[in-house]
Amino acid sequence: MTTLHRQPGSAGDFIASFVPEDVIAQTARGLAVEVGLQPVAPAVGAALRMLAGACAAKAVVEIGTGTGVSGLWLLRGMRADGVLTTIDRESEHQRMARRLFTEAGFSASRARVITGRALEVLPRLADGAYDLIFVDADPTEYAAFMDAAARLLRPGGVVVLHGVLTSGRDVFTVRDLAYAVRDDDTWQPALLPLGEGLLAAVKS
Ligand SMILES: C[S@@+](CC[C@H](N)C(=O)[O-])C[C@H]1O[C@@H](n2cnc3c(N)ncnc32)[C@H](O)[C@@H]1O
Repeated sequence: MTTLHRQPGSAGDFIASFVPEDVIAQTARGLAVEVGLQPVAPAVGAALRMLAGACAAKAVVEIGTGTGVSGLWLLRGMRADGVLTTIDRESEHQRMARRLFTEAGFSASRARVITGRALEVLPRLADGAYDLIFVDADPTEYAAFMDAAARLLRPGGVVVLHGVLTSGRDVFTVRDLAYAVRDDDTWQPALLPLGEGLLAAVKS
């Protein structure tokens, strides 16, 4: 019998390469870098796809479209008749995202792309109508986005905040928020150390 001697890479490499990105997501990533954005890591994308699939998501809100990396993963996890409502204040980013959604085979009706500041757009969305909300924007507004998520999600719906393991200047802001979510009976939370860190919470 032959013994295979394999050299395991680091856990970080294993996580990063476990679910690889396809060429369209790689294109979206390249465009993000060109315009100075930091898109979600492939491991975060895989987690978003998995969560969208686990809650059979038909209606998803994304805050921070960027060039569409996270949106592509979300669309791939959602039901085939699901609609992604994605918000960004930069129409130029969204123009690229929209093109890549089309290239990936999603019809225009699958993505409702709204340009504007999220806190001005969210009040127009319907209460209790969404299965999943993904936030990848300015951490100083995350507390307000959580208030909006409590209103917009159906019971059992999931909110995911990206960037909560930052060591940057917003570290106290996001940690205070994480503790507040943990101590609020509305939410069943977990911290997931993928990418820049995810705070995921199920609405009771
Ligand atoms: C990190 S990028 C998003 C990357 C994207 N999720 C991806 O993985 O490709 C953050 C985006 O959020 C947008 N943004 C930041 N704050 C916002 C706000 N308050 N309202 C709407 N868009 C915002 C920025 O214009 C930027 O395109």
